[in-house]
Parts: sequence; structure tokens; C-alpha cells
Amino acid sequence: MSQVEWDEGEDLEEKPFNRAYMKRLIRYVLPYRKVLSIVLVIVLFNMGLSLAEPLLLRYIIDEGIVKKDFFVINMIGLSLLSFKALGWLFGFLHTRLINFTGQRILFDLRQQLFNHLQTLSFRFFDGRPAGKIMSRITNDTNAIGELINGGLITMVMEFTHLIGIVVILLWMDWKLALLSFVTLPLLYIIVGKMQPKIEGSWTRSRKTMSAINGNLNETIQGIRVIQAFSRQSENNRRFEELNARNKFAFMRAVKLESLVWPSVEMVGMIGTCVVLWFGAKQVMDKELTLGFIMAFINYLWRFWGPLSALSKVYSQVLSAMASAERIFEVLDSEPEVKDSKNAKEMKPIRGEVVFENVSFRYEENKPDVLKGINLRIKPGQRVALVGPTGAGKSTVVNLLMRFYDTTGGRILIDGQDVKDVTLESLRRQMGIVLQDSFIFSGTIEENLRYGNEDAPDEALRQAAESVRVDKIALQFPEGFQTQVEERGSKLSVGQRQLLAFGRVLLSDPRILILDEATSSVDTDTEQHIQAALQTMLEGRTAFIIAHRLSTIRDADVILVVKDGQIAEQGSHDELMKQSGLYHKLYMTQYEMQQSLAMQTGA
Ligand SMILES: Nc1ncnc2c1ncn2[C@@H]1O[C@H](COP(=O)(O)OP(=O)(O)OP(=O)(O)O)[C@@H](O)[C@H]1O
Repeated sequence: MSQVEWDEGEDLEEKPFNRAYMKRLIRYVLPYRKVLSIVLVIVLFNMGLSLAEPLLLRYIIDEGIVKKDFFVINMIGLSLLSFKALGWLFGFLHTRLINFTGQRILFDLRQQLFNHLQTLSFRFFDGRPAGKIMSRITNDTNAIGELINGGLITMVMEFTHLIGIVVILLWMDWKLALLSFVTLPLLYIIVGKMQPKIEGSWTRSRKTMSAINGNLNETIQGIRVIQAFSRQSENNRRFEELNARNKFAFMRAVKLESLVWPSVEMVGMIGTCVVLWFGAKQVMDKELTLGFIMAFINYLWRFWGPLSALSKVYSQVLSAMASAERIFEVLDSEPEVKDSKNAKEMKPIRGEVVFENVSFRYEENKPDVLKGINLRIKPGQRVALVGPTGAGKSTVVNLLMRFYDTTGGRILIDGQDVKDVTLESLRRQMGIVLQDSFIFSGTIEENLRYGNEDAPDEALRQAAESVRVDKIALQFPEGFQTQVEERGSKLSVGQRQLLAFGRVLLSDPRILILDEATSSVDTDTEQHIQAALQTMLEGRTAFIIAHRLSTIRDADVILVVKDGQIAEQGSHDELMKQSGLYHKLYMTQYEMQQSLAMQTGA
């Protein structure tokens, strides 16, 4: 059983460098090219200032200290100070500008992802857990943001820094420079071998952290079931496993890091010692000055910083590649159900619904879930869909709402093919109440106005009254302004249902769909709901999916769905006379109710 576990094959955290992705990422940067050019100039200027420091040190020693010239000492001292002050100012500017740009780019990317997600069809969400989609909008965009924010500029800056140091060293004394590079192959072996291991450990640490988050999320969401089944100790064990993995990965990464960089410094020290040994000899022989050797060693020390920064940026690039792949996968997913090129506004409808030989399957290469359905429903008729579980009842209404498109045949509303009209104009005239009424965080009034924000107050009052939401609001001191919390957790199941009715009623649809809307409430609430239902159904075409057949006896047409087909069709009395599937279903339910009533003494 789930409880989000560690999954080795989960989305990879790193991907090889991909030019196409990089080009696409750069497109997000382009609108900010002016600011970024300024940043680059500042960064390069700052780097120039910093590279000049050892040379100034050389002059202060050779021309000032050795020759006892206080004027030179003062001037160079002042220059060093002003360089640092300038560096500080530009550093501050650079950080401000790059953070500002990075946040703007993140904002754009997140906004684009969110907007796109809302257009995607049900099929996209069918196959993806919500947690993974959420992590694309948060973690993955952050990884891209970090790359743009720090990575790209660091890459340019450190690379030029490195080149600058090498050029200066060669310019100062090419023989000594080459001598100091003798330890480079050793460095390459240490960093090249260890860095992937360090990164691997960080990756595992991040992945286990996301598994921990997922596990926590599921535990909080499912706490009622967990406690009801007394699964706490089993869950503790699983959580401990994840926690231990995370600790292990983190400790390993830290251990490796604490091994690598001191080793690098050690190797660096060998290079420096070689330079010192040869340099000292040359200083004694008066071939080189003391200031020269000090400056040279200072440059050598600066060599390791850019090297370590570049190796880190490289792994940042690879992890951004994995994030880019996941983000672009979402952005490239086309909504399956969308307006056709010549889609027109759907005119105000009366509510006639026709299914012409409609077939549908959820997945390619899977059998049809609906097989050649033909229907003709007159405006204002109440249609009940009944039948065994999995027969295809919800699928019929999913197609009517155009949550999915038919794979065969067509659906006409008032003679207009649903594929020829805009989704917005189609859905505006339809209302749906699902079994689990999704209520949004916000006030009761905001939830009522969800489908019609501009409804006049009088219409709001009437809608609330007719489905008894006014009574619910009165129970709270803040009335209609009561915050119902996430998913309406302040309300009971029945109250949420009534609120969902009110929401649909206020949007005043011509066609109404109720999916098992009256299940899971007590008899008293059900009576209220039934009364509210009567008000809602007046003058509208309605499709009601109900398992309890007693609630749909007065429907104009009952459709018995079986194996994706309409097995029987007619009024309650007609179907009872046929003695077919409906008769059987009805009698079974009736007998069950009778025996339940006898057992409970009702
Ligand atoms: N999103 C989906 N992806 C793949 N198959 C699906 C999906 N939704 C439903 N199905 C399958 O389609 C068939 C019809 O499902 P549907 O939900 O329409 O049945 P139903 O009659 O409404 O059932 P119930 O009364 O249990 O709600 C079932 O076999 C179901 O497994």
C-alpha cells in the first residue's frame, strides 16, 4: 500500500546537457537582456578590480616596503581600499539586479505553467498524481530560477576569472606558471572522481526529502483512515525508513565534501610549495622580487575558488535540465479538448440533447466504454441514469460537459454540435453537482458566486433561500461572510452539498447534471436536499445519476446503462412492466431496504 515510498525509478533529478532545452530557457531570459547585460558588465568590472589586487600587493612590497617609499605605500593602500569599496557597491548592485531579474523570470514561468495547467483536459490529470504536478510548479521552477539567478552569471564570471588568472600567471612568468600547474592532473582526478559521488548523494538527499514530503502530505490527508485502521506503528516504521535514508544521504554528501575540498587545498599547497621553493631561490639570486613571488602565490590561491564554483554550477545545470524537461512536458501538453478553429458562441439554449451513435474510450487500444449510444432528450426533461457500477453513466455526462471528446458519433445541444461551439459558452449554460461537492476556501458568499460573480444580491438571496443555504449561514456569527476553510471543512457533508446546489442555481444553467448528488447524507438532510432539488430542476433539462432508485421514480426518462450501452429506456412504470434489468435492480434495492427497515425496527 502506498503511503508514498522511496522510488528509485522516480523522475530523474539530473539529465544530460540538452541544447534545445537551454535555448528554450534562454528565451525566458531574453526579455531581461538589458538588465542582464548591465549585471554582466558590473560582474566583469568587479572581477577586474579583484584581479588587480595581487598586482597592487606586488607594487606595495617592491616599490613601497622594500624601497621605504611611504608615498607609494599610502597611494596603493588607498587604491586597495577604494577598490574594495567600489567592489562592495557593485557587488550590492549586482545581487539586487540579478535577484530582481531571477524573480521576474520565475514569476513568468510559474504564471505560464499555472495558466496552461488550467486549460489541460481531464486526461492529463487522470494519469498524474497531484503531488507531482505541484512539485513542477514549485520545485522545478525553483531549480530553473536558481540556475538563471546564480548559475548562468556564476558560469560566465568564474570562467573569465579562471582564464584571467591563468593569463596573468603566464604573463608574469610562464615557466613558473607551468610549474605550478603540474598538480592539475591530480586535481582533475580527485574532483572528477569525487564530485559526481557528492552530487549523487545530494540528489538522493533531495529525492528522499521529496518522498518525506509526499508521505507527510498523504498522512495528513488520510489521518482519519490511518487512525481508524490503527496503522500508526506501521506508518512510523515506513517514515523512519525514509527519514533514515535522508539522513544517510545527507551525511554521506557532507563526509565526501569534507574530504574533497581539503584534499584539493592539499594538492594546491603542493603546487604552491613547488613555486615557493623555485621562487625563493630566484628571489635570493635576485632574479625575482619578493613582491612578485607574493603576488604570484596570491593568484595561485585564487585559482581554486572558480574551479570549485564551476564544478557546482555544472551539476546545477544538469539538475535544471531535468526540471526543464518536466516543465516543458507540461507546457507542451496540448489540451485535448479545446475550441475548434471555427468555434462559435453557443446561443442561449432551451436544453434539447441528442446523442447520435456516440462511442468513447478513455485510452487508445482499450475497449470502448460507451458503444453507439443514441438518445433524444426534450428541453426540460428529467433524465435519470441508472445501472451497475462501471457501466458508463458518469462517462455519458463527462461527454455532455465536453470534459472528454467523443471518439465516435456526435452530441448535439439544440441542434448545435458541442464540438462546434466554444467551451466557455457551452459550459456556461451547463451546471454540474458532483458526489463529492468541491467547496473552495473563502466565504459562503464567495462560494455561491463561484459561477456568477456579478449576480445581483437579490438573486443570491433567492438562490440561497431556495436551497436552504441561508439557514446554514445563519448558524455562524459571520453569516454569508463565514470562511468555510479549505474544501469547506467547516461544513457538514450535507451542508456542502446544499452549498454546491446554491452555487449551480445562481449560475442559472439550462442543463443540469447531478452525479449521485444525494448519497452519503442522513434522511433529514436528504429531505432538505430533495426539496432543494425540486426547486433547482424546475424548467431545466436534468441528468441525474443515482444509485438509489427510489429517488428518481418521477424522472421523465430513465436510462438503464449496461456495458456502455442503453439497455432499457422509459418511465419508471414502463420499465417496471418490462420486467428487465431495471425491474430487477429496483426489486433488489426495495427488498434490501425492507429487510434493513425490519432489522432496525424502523
Ligand atoms: N479516467 C478514466 N480513465 C480510464 N478509464 C476510466 C476512467 N474513468 C472511468 N473509466 C472506466 O470507464 C468505465 C465506465 O466508468 P464510469 O465512471 O462512466 O462508470 P459509472 O457507471 O459512472 O460507475 P459508478 O456507478 O461506479 O460511478 C469503467 O470501466 C471505468 O473503469
